[in-house]
Amino acid sequence: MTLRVRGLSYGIGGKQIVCNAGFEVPSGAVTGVLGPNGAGKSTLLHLMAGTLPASAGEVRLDGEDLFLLRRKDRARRVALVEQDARTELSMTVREVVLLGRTPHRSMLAGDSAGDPAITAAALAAVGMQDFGHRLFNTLSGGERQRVQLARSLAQEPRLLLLDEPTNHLDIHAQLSVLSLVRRLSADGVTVVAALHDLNLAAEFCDHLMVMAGGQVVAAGPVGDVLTAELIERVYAVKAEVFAHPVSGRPVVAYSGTVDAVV
Ligand SMILES: Nc1ncnc2c1ncn2[C@@H]1O[C@H](COP(=O)(O)OP(=O)(O)OP(=O)(O)O)[C@@H](O)[C@H]1O
Repeated sequence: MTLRVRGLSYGIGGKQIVCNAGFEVPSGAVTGVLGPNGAGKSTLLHLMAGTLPASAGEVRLDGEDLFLLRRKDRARRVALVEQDARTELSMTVREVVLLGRTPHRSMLAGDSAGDPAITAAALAAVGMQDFGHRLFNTLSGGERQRVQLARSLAQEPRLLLLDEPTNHLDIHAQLSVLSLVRRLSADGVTVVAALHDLNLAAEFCDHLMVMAGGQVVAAGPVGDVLTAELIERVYAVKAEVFAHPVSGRPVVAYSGTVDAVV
C-alpha cells in the first residue's frame, strides 16, 4: 500500500503541535519517525489513525482518503499501537486481542468463525501464545506491549502505526518485534513507527522522517537522512555514523551532548 500524507496539521490552545507534515511511503516499506521528546511524533501517528482531528491535510492509502471513511471502515484499514495503551483491567489477554476483530464484525453478529484462529495466530506471532488465559493487568510492561501489538495484528490492517513499539522490551524482544514488522511490510502492510533508538531505526527502516518542533525537518532513505550533521542539529548530540561492516547500513556511535537540552 502506498501511503501519501500531505499538509497534515494539528494545533491546540494556540500552539501548533504538528505543522504541515508531508511524506510518502512506498508499498512494502517501513518508515521510522524520529525526533526528540515533544517533537510531535505521537500526535502525528494519532492524526494518521484518525484518533485526533486534523486541522488540515490528508492521508491517502493507495489513493483512498482515510479521513473520508466511516470510523469502522477506517479501523479495518488502520491500526495504531499506542505508547503504554491502557486496557480494561479485568480482561484476559485473549479477550484483549479479540478486540482487534471488532471492526470486521457486523453490528449484530458475535465472533466470526475465523476469529479464534486469527487471535491465536496473532498471539503466536508476538511469542505470547501461552498467555491467552492471563489477566492483562497482571502482565509486565513488555508483555503488555506485545499483546497490544497482537491486538493490532488481529485487526489485519493495511496501515500499521506503531508508537515506540520497542518500549519496555528486552533486546531479544525488540529485535523479534522489529523483524515481525519487516515481515508484515514484505506482505504488503505499510508500517510507520516512531522510534527513539537510532541504530534500530537504521537497521529496520527503509525510510526515515525526522520531526522537530512539530515540523518534518528531514525525510528520505535511511542512508540519506541519518547523518552526523542531522543528529547534532536535531538531538544536540555529537555522533559519528559508520557503515556496518556486514550489512552496510548506518551505525551511530555517540560521543556526548552539545549542550544541555533538558
Ligand atoms: N492536549 C495537549 N495539550 C497541550 N499540549 C499538548 C497536547 N498534546 C500534546 N501536546 C504537546 O505537543 C508536543 C508534541 O507531543 P507528542 O506527544 O506528539 O511528542 P512526541 O514526539 O511523541 O514526544 P515523546 O518522544 O516524548 O513521546 C509536546 O510538547 C506536548 O506537550
